[in-house]
Amino acid sequence: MNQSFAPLASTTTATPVITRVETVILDLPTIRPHKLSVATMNGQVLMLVRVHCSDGIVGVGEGTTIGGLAYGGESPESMKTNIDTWFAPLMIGQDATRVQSLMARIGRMVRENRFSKSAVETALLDAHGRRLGLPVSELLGGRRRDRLPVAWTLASGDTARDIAEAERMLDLRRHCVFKLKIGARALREDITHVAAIGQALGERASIRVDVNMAWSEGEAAFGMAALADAGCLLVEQPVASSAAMGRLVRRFPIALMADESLTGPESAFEIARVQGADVYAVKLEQSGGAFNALRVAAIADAAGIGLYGGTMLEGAVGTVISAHTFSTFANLQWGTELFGPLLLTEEILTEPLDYSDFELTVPAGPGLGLSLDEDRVAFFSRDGLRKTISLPRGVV
Ligand SMILES: O=C(O)C[C@H]1C=CC(=O)O1
Ligand SMILES: [Mn+2]
Repeated sequence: MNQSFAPLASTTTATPVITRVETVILDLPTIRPHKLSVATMNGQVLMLVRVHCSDGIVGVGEGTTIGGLAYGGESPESMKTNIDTWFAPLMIGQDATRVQSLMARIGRMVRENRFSKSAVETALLDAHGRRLGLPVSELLGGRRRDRLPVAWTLASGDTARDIAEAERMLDLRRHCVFKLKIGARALREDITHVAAIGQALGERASIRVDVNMAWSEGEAAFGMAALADAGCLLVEQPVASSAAMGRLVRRFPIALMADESLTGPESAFEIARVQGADVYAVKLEQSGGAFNALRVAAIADAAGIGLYGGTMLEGAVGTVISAHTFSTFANLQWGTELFGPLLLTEEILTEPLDYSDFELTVPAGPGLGLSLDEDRVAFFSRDGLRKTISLPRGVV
């Protein structure tokens, strides 16, 4: 046979497929109790998912909630179970390079479970970014900024302690925007608390509040007028009902932000349709992942609604996928609150994130641009070493 027509050895590389999906739960302490109207957090529980691919690449994602089931219908434990039992079989053997197609496949077979979907999508994006040598921000349309302003939440439950904490943050140049958690106490007490903090910090800081839906509409009307007088610029989700939000918006000289009522593109469209908010707190997990968060932002832009980069108090992985996503937003008028890792006492990265000069640097490396400290992850995993060594002898 003429050598030039001999069949060539195949030079096409096989399409990488998903070979394994692995989940782990980490229990991490917080620097202090974090008091919201819905729950007091004494620690944080992270669910990490690792997606292993046939080309040797592994991507990581995170699913985290606030106060277990206090904030929504998913918990880290339910995410682990659902990913292990229902997501993984839909993913194994599938093309790892087609992230959106694979998420659509999961979407057809899995209803709801937005947090779990966000975690899995993050891991797929991390893996694909590593494969291509590109940061995830570039897979999401391209970053517009490398640094993001980061607000801090004052939620110790004690006015003097909150003021001292804010002073420390200002001295460190870590945060100059403070979100105060209110709604657990009587309304008048809350207003006194906000006014005292506003007065102590003066022009050096700006303050906003998050009521986490604790008020009735009547309380909100009184509260928003009083908060505006106290120099507060923005109130986040004072009431649960979207109809009440719509009646409260623009009645007072204070911006109204939707948080809990914003659960993805459909709700973003509906709130925009009824003009029910001035600002959207976009959270990746609440939205069902980065691509959905981009859709929420596009709806806000089209409707003239401002944008704020929210957090579910995630650890480093959930925080950084949010940072990549927010870095691509055309508008981010209200900055972000991506401080989650700073609320934890323990570092799980080999290289900590850069928080400096009131901002967070969006990592520049491939994928999420992070590397987990595997020994520490193993140590803090629910059945890991820490549990074993912290138990008194003889106690099982
Ligand atoms: O916004 C929320 O409701 C949840 C979260 C964000 C910051 C914080 O302290 O709690
Ligand atoms: Mn909120």
